[in-house]
Amino acid sequence: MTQSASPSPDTAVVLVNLGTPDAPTAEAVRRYLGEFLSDRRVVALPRLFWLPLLHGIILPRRSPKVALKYASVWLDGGSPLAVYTRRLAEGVQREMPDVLVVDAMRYGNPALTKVLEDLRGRGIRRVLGLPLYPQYSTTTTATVGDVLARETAMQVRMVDDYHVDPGWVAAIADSIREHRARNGAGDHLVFSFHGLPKRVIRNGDPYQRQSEAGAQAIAKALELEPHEWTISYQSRFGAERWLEPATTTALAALGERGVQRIDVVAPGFAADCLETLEEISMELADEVAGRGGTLRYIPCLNDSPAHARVIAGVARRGLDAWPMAQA
Ligand SMILES: C=CC1=C(C)c2cc3[nH]c(cc4nc(cc5[nH]c(cc1n2)c(C)c5CCC(=O)O)C(CCC(=O)O)=C4C)c(C)c3C=C
Ligand SMILES: [Fe+2]
Ligand SMILES: [Fe+2]
Repeated sequence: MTQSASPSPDTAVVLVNLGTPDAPTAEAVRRYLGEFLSDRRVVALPRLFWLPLLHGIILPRRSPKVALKYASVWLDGGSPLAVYTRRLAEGVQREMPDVLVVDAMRYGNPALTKVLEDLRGRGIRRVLGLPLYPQYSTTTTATVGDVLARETAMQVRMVDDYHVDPGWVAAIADSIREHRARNGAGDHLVFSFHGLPKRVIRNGDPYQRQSEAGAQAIAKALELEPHEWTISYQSRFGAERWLEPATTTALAALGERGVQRIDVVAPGFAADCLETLEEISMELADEVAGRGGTLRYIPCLNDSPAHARVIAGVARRGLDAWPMAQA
């Protein structure tokens, strides 16, 4: 949670991110992944099959390995996802002094349920939930809605997505321009989004369509030609078929075409985290280097003032669409 705003506001904006372990240890990773991967919206397998598999085999094997990965990106203030989300909330609070702005995590800490409890105790009457997922997915955004829907003491609304918000598109395009001004333009730009099982999309999830629309809007803002950019999906998990092309496959295909300098941006992530700092900047960068190329990772908007302005704009529109009831 962040600091409080001006004299006791009755409205709060809660920025909600996915969640992350409290420490880069096997035990903390196990606790966090156990909560995250037990959500039926995330893994839809029958409970009687999945929970024993998760707790008996997957968590004991995966947690120590994943803890080492977290250790390789850990910051002084904690997990990057937690640090950037907290600092972003502080930045948005400065942009919106008339409301209280706090951060929360859907899994792990600061737990969304506890944050809501705290807001109730502080006399907050209405809460705007703002999941820090630019694209809507039932596996992410809707899980925040599940918790908010249980709130009965305060009025609650939620922002669904901001996948082509003009301010957001401009901020990502600016971050790519800055990267190119500093490092020179790469030969190709890859938009790498977190993947999803294809089944989720077949069942009506708008995530892929929104990811594509966002990438297209950013490419248009940068006046890129179609052959200068690619969209791909990373972080596959489990045995199902996931969205394609996988980022690793897209990078290999570029290598085969002789493309040497590849810029990668991850507009599905509001804040840098294990999936960007370790998977893209380390693992995938090593793969590209092994083929003689270079992968240059363009950081997320994180706690930048530009990002705070974008999120404050999204929150402001959410509140404006919600006229205050007369006392
Ligand atoms: C079936 C499993 C998963 C689905 C579906 C999924 C969707 C999804 N996830 C994000 C954003 C993030 N995921 C992160 C980590 C992460 N994701 C999964 C699995 C699924 N994600 C796992 C098992 C993990 C943990 C790491 C690992 O064990 O490999 C993170 C980073 C968290 C951090 O602490 O840094 C983010 C962010 C989105 C946006 C999404 C659907 C669109
Ligand atoms: Fe994930
Ligand atoms: Fe990963």
